[in-house]
Amino acid sequence: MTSISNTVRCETFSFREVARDGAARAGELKLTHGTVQTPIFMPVGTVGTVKAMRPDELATQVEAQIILGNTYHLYLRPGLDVVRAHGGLHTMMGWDRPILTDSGGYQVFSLKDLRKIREEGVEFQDHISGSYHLFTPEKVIEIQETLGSDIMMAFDECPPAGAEERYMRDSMARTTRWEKRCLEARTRHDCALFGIGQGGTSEQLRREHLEELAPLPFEGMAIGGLSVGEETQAMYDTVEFTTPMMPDEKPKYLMGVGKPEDLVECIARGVDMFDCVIPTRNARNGHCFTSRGVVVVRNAVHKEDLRPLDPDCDCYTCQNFSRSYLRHLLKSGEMLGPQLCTLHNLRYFLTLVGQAREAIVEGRFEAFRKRFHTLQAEGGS
Ligand SMILES: CNc1nc2cc(C(N)=O)ccc2[nH]1
Ligand SMILES: [Zn+2]
Repeated sequence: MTSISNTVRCETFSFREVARDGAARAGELKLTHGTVQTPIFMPVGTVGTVKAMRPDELATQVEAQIILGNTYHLYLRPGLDVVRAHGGLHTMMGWDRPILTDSGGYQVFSLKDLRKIREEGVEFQDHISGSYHLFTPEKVIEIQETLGSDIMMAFDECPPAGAEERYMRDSMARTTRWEKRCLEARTRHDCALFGIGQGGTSEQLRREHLEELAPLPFEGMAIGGLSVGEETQAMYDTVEFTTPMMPDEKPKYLMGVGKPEDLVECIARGVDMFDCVIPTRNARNGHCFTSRGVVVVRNAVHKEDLRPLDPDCDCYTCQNFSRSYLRHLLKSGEMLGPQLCTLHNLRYFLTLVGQAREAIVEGRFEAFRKRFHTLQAEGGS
């Protein structure tokens, strides 16, 4: 029995599991702006652009299926009036496929001393103009509906790593009250809303929080509170005992994760959706991910290396340019350097999750997982 009086649900949303191989699963997620095959990686487009990528090439060359937009950043700049004048974020940024927007909670909580938490919401001084704002569950739902999000995230607190149990319990209880207010505040029938479970790396706290959230009418459920500095194995262990506590009929989204090996290991533990700034942020410094490990292409060792970044990659960068040329572009501060490395990294992440999906459907995920780690260990020679 849910304690939510608002009957608004997303009528353009559906999710179905297509195949399962151990705890890994392949699914199909239908949203307002299109269909997404899971497991899926979502490139991060913080202020209405996936940095250094044209949206047409993000669709045709990377074959990204869904991207992430940050509510906090878009609310401050360009602001809701500008987004509204364009008819929403999709039109403004030229992206007609699905967009997931986060609630701004994580960004606001990282403002540390520039924010005050109250039952009502979080008061903060923005890092751009210094002006004061108040984010409440109602406000962040209004913002995300104005953006025209396909998937909205509930307003939650992501407690700092290593927080005391007393603090965690109080924070989780307030987050539950905030997430229920998000459900009560929704007005659009074409924007899905995902809940977010907290609890750090504690199995007991994770169970308690999900017992409260799982019965609520969210279309999906996320694991929050991870990738905040905890040991990688602690993150994997937390995912392993948490995914079975989440509603199996809904998509399971692990926020802020991760590196290629994290994607493979968390797909193996039942995660359907991921987002992370690593492929785009690291690309701008020439830190490239490949099937044979990381290649830091701005390093001198690549000065005369005429090979592509990755022999197994079908992307525009790997099909047309050498490591030597990419290094030259990066060292010269040419814009094309970050552009080509970003395109490659995102294509690599999307290809990786696509191959994982195929392996799950064909019942050979364990072999895929072993081969992935073997090739990574070979190193980015
Ligand atoms: C990069 N790590 C990361 N952890 C996150 C946790 C949350 C959350 N809401 O707990 C959101 C975004 C996150 N990004
Ligand atoms: Zn490539």
